[in-house]
Amino acid sequence: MHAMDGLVLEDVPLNAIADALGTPTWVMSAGTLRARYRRLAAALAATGRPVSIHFAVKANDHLAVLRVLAAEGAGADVVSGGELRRAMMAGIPAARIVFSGVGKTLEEMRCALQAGIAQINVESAEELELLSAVAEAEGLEARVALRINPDVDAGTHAKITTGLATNKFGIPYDRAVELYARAATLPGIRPVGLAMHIGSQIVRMQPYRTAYARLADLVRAIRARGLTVEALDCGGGLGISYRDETEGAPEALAAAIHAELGDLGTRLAIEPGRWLAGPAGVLLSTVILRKTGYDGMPPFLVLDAAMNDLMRPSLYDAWHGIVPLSATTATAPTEQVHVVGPVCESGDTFGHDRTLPHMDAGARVALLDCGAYGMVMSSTYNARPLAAQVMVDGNRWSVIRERQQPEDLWASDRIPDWVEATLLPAGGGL
Ligand SMILES: Cc1ncc(COP(=O)(O)O)c(C=O)c1O
Ligand SMILES: N[C@@H](CCCC[NH3+])C(=O)O
Repeated sequence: MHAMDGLVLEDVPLNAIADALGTPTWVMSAGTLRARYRRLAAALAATGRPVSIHFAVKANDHLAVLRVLAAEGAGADVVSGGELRRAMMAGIPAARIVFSGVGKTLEEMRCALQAGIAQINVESAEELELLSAVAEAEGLEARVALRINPDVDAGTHAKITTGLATNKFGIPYDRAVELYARAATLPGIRPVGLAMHIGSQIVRMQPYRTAYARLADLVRAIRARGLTVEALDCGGGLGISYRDETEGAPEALAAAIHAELGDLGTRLAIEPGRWLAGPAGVLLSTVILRKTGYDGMPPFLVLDAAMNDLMRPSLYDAWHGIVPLSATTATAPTEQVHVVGPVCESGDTFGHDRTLPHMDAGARVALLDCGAYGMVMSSTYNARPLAAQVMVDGNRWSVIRERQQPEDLWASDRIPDWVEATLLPAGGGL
């Protein structure tokens, strides 16, 4: 690729996409998704025991993304009826879908049972009773794994930790054996195993090891009661390198699973989201203007992307790399800037005190590692239409979601007839 083309994703110059579609625009790389899936699958296979991969659909639920992963053989971990339908529409067989989540509605339970999915991960005693009633009423059997909360600190951001006793997720560890025994007596329920997910963006293996060792103890305690444990779902959470972290190595995760759980004779599964999809996506944006800071303070680069598009920095103070698209800009002298969006919140900031090549209005940037928990967490806050989405594969690219039109924003609004109002034609041309 010629240097004048600037930043490329696979073989596609990102400026060509921005020229054609404008910004903000998400771009996903199918090749990266495939390569990461294959590396993970190979690491798991190398342990000699099969471990199935259920992609956590919450990380990126786009049908094209799911389709690429389905073609690689991925199953799915879903947390809502909507995700279940997306996964099935993308061709992921029901037999490779598990349903997690702390509050499944009765309707969602019914749909999951009727679809015949592999397993429902139950997160509370209350949910177990509800599921039993639904399954009995439907004349179906629910294959259930109890999601255990091991009370282990995953060492990640507090808002994405899920395996502490103070978190809402999972069944308290010391109640698990009793509840498993109860599950075995309930109509419509077949307890098949245990599940665990301690958090997200985990880059150290020790929390996994500790949690899996606790899981193994539970398997032994349940079996000592004469009950069967056939399946273990080891959760997701493997982290990536957003800044200077060393990303979680699939080989190390595979070794942890193998060492702690490999000799229990169960089926094994994991539910990764971020590790597969995160590095496969970028968000393209244009500098609207460069605003001078207070005396001596860094200027603000105001982008046309905002927290409504990529929420992670404002929600978790998350770091995303920011790089210029143009090769010429990339070589300009550097300076310190604050990179912000135009939304009316101080939290609408992508980076404080970033050292970047000098950029003026019209310059384009890519926000990196946005393939997981990016587009899926977008909103239309400040009446900002959802951005367009593109997939690249080798040297081809296609729009996989049209940019939302301003009219779509109010298309479902209804004004009650008891509110006196005459709607005026909205100004066009936006
Ligand atoms: C139950 C469950 N499984 C899997 C995942 C996927 O996590 P990650 O994207 O960190 O791999 C999550 C999200 O944290 C989750 O809640
Ligand atoms: N949305 C979070 C991860 C939450 C994972 C879901 N349990 C993030 O962007 O990092």
